[in-house]
Amino acid sequence: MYDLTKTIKEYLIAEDLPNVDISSIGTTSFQGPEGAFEVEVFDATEDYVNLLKTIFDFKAIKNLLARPDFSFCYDALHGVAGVYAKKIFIDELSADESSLLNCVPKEDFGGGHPDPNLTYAKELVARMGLSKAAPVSEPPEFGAAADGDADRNMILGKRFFVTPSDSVAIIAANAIGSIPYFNSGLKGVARSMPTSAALDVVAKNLNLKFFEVPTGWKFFGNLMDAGLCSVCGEESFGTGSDHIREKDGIWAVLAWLSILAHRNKNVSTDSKLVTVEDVVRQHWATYGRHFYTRYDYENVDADAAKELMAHLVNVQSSLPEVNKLIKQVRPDVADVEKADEFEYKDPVDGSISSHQGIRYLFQDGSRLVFRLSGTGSEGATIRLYIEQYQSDSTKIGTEAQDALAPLVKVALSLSKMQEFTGRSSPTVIT
Ligand SMILES: O=P(O)(O)OC[C@H]1O[C@H](O)[C@H](O)[C@@H](O)[C@@H]1O
Repeated sequence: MYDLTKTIKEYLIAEDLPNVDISSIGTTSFQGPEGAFEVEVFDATEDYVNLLKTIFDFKAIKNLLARPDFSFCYDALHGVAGVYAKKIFIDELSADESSLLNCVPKEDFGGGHPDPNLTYAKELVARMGLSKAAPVSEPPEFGAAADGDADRNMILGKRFFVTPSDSVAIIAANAIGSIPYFNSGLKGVARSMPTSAALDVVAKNLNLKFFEVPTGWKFFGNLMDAGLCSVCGEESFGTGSDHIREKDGIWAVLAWLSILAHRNKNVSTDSKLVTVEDVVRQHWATYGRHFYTRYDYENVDADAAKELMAHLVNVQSSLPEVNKLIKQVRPDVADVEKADEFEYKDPVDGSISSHQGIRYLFQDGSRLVFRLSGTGSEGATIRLYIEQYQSDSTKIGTEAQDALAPLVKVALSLSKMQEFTGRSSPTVIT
């Protein structure tokens, strides 16, 4: 399609055509100055549902949704996903209408910010029992949200948040067996550099091809076009597969429902349902847990952000100095064994992408990553990604905030965040 766009030489605008009612499906024929032509209004949800039916076992998901001990909630945040959600979850999978939140698309997203995370998907977060300010007695077993154009997703269990980094790792680990499309195996898996290394551990254990790419979906696209990758994901709530080579928020939700359906296939309704939280905790017990958080500093003065990044690169030149500094702040944090600026050589077209984020890699597998966002709209957005790996099964239940506190302190001190930006706290924490 892209190649065809490069061959367009001219386009014509037919100004005096009669109006076509785009709210009704059908074909309208016209006689134009260049001859006869037709305008066809079609239902895009139909094609999409037909594609999804070739990927997932709809009957198995329908059985899960019908269980009396299973409940479900989907929040489209007034984005385009609402139309698809009605068709898929209500018409096809017979979920109750009350399962849908904010599923009428609105030009202004109902005044909200259609970003599927714990900060902006407030209503869903409260309904799932994750809001301290608005406790609920019996939240649904499964919750999910989409962004405005439905390509990203957030997965929640009852009073439980699944990090996007864990989500892609868990989908990859469970794909074969749960999702018919993957029954013949996975070609490979990929994550963006700042995404946690949870997927790496799965790839290693299942002996899968693995790729770590810079932030930006095009890098996954190249891998998928070349038949090297089946499942990929990012910390920024994007998850996808080679069924369309794009992020696909509804696909991710169906992938999770498929995993739950598979895990509960032989669990009678008298026994305890295998929940989202069970699936995640079992995953951590098998593969270890990657505690993870992202701090965003939005609308920072662009020069100050550049100076902070230059400072971090400068500091990297002496690892003994870095480690001395770290020990002064938190003696309990492991040593940094490697520090660099991430560079990627695309295995398909050989292109090189440099300066893709500053990394501090610790001996125990922890990581600190600093990047300037490519999508922020005002000033600069500094993203700080903090990750710690824990393979000791007696320690994987620690609260993420507690587990990450030492690394957070190190990151803020190493980067001189407050000194450069004047900010004592981030704008958003995910
Ligand atoms: O972190 P940023 O540079 O703001 O990018 C955030 C996201 O933007 C777009 O959606 C890209 O397709 C993603 O690959 C990226 O993760």
